[in-house]
Amino acid sequence: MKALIVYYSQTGNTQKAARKIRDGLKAAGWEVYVSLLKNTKAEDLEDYDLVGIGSPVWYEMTPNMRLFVESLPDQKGKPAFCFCTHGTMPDLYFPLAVPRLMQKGFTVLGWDKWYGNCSIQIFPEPYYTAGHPDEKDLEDAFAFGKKMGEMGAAYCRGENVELPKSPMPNMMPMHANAAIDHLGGFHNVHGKLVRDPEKCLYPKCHICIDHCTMGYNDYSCDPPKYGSEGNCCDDRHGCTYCEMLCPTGAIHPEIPYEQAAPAGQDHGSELFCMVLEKAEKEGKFRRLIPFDKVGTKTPFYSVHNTHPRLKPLSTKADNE
Ligand SMILES: Cc1cc2nc3c(=O)[nH]c(=O)nc-3n(C[C@H](O)[C@H](O)[C@H](O)COP(=O)(O)O)c2cc1C
Repeated sequence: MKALIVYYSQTGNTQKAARKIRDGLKAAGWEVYVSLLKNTKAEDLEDYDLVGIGSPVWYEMTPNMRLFVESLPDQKGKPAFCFCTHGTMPDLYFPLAVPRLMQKGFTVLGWDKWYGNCSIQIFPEPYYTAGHPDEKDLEDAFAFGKKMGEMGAAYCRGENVELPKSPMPNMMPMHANAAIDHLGGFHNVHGKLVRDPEKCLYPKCHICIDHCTMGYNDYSCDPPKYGSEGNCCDDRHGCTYCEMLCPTGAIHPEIPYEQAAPAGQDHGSELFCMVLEKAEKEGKFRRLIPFDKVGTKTPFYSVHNTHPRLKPLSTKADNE
């Protein structure tokens, strides 16, 4: 029997989880193919008996994954599972993702999540969840994959499989509101991203075209298209991936990060600490970095202060 894992990952956390889930599925006897979201077509799912869908939490599913799921035809009961990695506030992911999968006709066998380090330009570096997912998280991911494999096999044999109840949100409304306020009411504090054609190396470089989460960019047309607005990017989840990957700084925020979120000032640490301390008390979070070592005064952009700030992931080991 064949299983497909489709995932999206920017900084590698979800990729690590996807690979361990793959190993767990293999241990349960499945032949597994792991596919990056951007290389996956809706019709690819037809060739598989079990499907796993994973992404980071960006409030809920990343928008590219959500659009992919929405584009799928009726899956007629095909068994599926979903997973994510997340920073501090993952609580809306499964309550939104699981019903989305069910609406597409999947039989959802289970879901799981793991903490992941968080790389957001204006957030602390190192972040509170630095070090995650660690060995322990990945052992859990393996066990989850094995369990999904065993359940999936039983389901495919026509056996009675006990399905989990739909997840309920566990987010205190004050956290949701505070998160929205913190994100500037869903506007980035640094404004939109813009592209400076003078500094851009296109056509020699096309990294921001190849790796845009939403496939917005095309500089071959006239006028060139950049970002969600065609001439700028107003992504309200805080995705600044193209800015991070750009080797020259041609893509930059309207309001320089230094101005929007000055290093040396504290941005939102009270909320993060409160949420994580609660999770820790409930046994859901393991602190791998002492909170006094968290870079509350050294935002990501100030530590990764040369371009590119980040390199895209290699997917070479996905199907080993
Ligand atoms: C644009 C953006 C939005 C995010 N939103 C959330 C969020 O709402 N809740 C949360 O817990 N983590 C959030 N995170 C943190 C990521 O979910 C976390 O770092 C994840 O492990 C990244 O996975 P990746 O390495 O596979 O890209 C966000 C990260 C980014 C870049």
